[in-house]
Amino acid sequence: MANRQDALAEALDTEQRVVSALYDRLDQARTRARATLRQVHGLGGASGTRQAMVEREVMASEQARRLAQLHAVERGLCFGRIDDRSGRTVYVGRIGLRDEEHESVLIDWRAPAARAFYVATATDPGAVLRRRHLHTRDRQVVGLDDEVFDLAGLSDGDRRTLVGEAALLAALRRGRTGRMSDVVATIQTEQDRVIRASMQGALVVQGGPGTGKTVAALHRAAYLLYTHRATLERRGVLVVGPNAMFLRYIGQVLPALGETQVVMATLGELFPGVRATAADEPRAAVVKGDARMAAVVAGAVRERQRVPDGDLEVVTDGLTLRVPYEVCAGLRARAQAVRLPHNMARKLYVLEMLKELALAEARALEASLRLEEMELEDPELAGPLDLEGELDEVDLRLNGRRLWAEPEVRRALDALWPELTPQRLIAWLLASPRTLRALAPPGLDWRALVRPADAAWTVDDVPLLDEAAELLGEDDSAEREASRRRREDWQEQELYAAEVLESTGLAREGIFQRAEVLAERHAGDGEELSTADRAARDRTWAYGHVIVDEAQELSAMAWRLVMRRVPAKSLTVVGDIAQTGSAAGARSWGEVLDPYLEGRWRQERLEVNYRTPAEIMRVAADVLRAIDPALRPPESVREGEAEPRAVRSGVAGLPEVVARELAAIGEGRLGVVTSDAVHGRVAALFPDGGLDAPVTVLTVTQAKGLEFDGVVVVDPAGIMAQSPMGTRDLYVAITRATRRLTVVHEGEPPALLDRLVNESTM
Ligand SMILES: Nc1ncnc2c1ncn2[C@@H]1O[C@H](COP(=O)(O)OP(=O)(O)OP(=O)(O)O)[C@@H](O)[C@H]1O
Repeated sequence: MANRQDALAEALDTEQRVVSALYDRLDQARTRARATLRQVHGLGGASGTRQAMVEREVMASEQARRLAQLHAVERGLCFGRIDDRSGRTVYVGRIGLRDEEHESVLIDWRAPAARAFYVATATDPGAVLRRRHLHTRDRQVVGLDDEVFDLAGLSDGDRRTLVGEAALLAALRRGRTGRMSDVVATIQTEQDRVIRASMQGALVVQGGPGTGKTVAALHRAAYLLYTHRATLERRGVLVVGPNAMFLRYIGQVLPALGETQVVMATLGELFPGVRATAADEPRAAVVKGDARMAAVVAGAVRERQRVPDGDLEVVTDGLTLRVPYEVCAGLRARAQAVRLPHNMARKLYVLEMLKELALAEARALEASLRLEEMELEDPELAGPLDLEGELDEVDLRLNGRRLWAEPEVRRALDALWPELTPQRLIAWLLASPRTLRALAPPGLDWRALVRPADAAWTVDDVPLLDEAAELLGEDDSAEREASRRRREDWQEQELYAAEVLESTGLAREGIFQRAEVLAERHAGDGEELSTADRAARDRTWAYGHVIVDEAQELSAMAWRLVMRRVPAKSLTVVGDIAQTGSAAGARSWGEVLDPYLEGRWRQERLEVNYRTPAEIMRVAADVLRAIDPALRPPESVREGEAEPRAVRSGVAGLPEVVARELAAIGEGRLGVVTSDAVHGRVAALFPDGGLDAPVTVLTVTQAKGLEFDGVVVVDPAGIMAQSPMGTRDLYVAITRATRRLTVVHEGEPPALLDRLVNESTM
């Protein structure tokens, strides 16, 4: 025993020296960045040329970013070491560091050289002899874990100081904090494949609950940003999550990995100007998510491109201008035939109609003059009058423009081909049962959609708004002119930025590899926006990569929206078909992806559950079988501390159950997951809920993707009955626990949960 302890002490001592030296390097890097920042700030305020100001601003913001990155890696700076057959030792950490001689002393976990740390396995170790995990607390090395792949290859000294307990299990045993943390130190081989997969095309990551899909997807975002910095810094990465609580839950992972340039949004936030959080009833959600709604929206747009019942008559300035019905119909057909978005085609239509109205005005004037003439009966004025024939193209334009200023004319044309916003169109459509009935294809339950015009936007409306925006377009000629001017300005900036990169060394440090990224960031109207900020504000932004989490929940219409955001179709789609809770969600990946990718997508499966202990997964397996006997649950990596239990109790008995569970999990956190029906009553019992509170009360939809040390599922029968996807919801609810599960039921518990240990009635 003494020997083992000595070996550990010796090994800890060795690693401590290395780790301390690495922290010294980190401190030096911070001091340098801070000094540069101070120097830049000291260069003067708003004085100097515009170029000098831009230079200062660029350097200041880059040094600030560098500093933030250097601070983000403080915890667990170095967490791994590999020794290989060639006698080389490599340390792996959250960031790359070099010594004074510019030799690499710490390898960034995303660099190719770090890969061996993640992929070596007992059956396929590659050149790795030993993998060592270093556990640190406040810069102190407090523990080590060794995995030896070839004992004979190690030196005597190394063999003597082998130490270890499986690093992964140690990581998994840690209590939950209410926030997801990164797992750079313990990424598993199958996850590593996902993280480092090529950025080209679409990758589906399918896996049961707790298999690390989310955590792998977030590490993939960090990896892609590191590996394709030039492209992604310019185009940005979007992560789409199921709800705001989930985004808060995962929000710290990327900053902890040193990446802050990612847009995180729920589907309800993907249409700038709308922030929808409420969901529709399943019946309406199914219809809104149906791909056939695209044709309904298109029909609604056409419906607003009208012809008058008979001839168009506009009375202005005492004259009645009449455009024959056939002319109106012909002009509408012409404007429709150009296939421009509605608001752009409107320009064309209005111009043509104004010409017709100008002609009509000439005709009306002629007629009225003739009338006057007849009244005067002055033979001198007699003779043929042909005002209409005398107007040339320019006159028509000028007269048309004058007419456009007349409110009656504008009103008449607006009624025939109005300028529309997506919001106006969709609000009108959903409040117009007649239009819906006329446009809906057979079998589409249009009645489920009808609602008042002033109803609040729901998440399921967002894809409809986006669809409408595509079809309506914006009259953006003014914006286009401004952007042309910006581009000219930008070309100048790019030349200049190239010089800045050269003179400041930012290029050498790898912070910016391309002048255009730098120039773009600082070009324009003076407001300095990061790529992420600009992308989040712009509906038509084309992201470089999009990650969709809990992707099984997206409807066909939602996929149309997502695909528009990533024209290059570089996607990571993360989810579990067995957990689909939305009635409009996916039943298979092929069904949702093939319309866009025609089979050109790859799938990786994650099959090990790092969250839920085996005892709980046995209960979950029974539920999964009821969903689809062909589905297999993921395999748990560990046994738990207690058998999952069933407690018969009403809502009133919950405080007692919760108090007991809280005592059992100690420092950890408890999630109370309820049916929609009792959620309000249960939430009222534990009012301080929230991600950081010891007890959080959630519906299943809110609990999706989250996890807790202990979970109390309330009203399982209610959960199963609340939607057509109720059994899947129950599966989601019981797989949120990392340690303990209790199911509270008032009536008979569902037969599916037979395996639970029954407690006497409370
Ligand atoms: N390699 C790993 N090392 C340490 N912890 C891990 C690892 N992989 C996954 N975990 C942990 O397992 C838990 C589940 O991971 P995650 O939430 O990513 O799973 P998921 O597949 O997205 O689950 P769900 O489908 O239920 O949302 C998290 O606490 C995560 O940190």
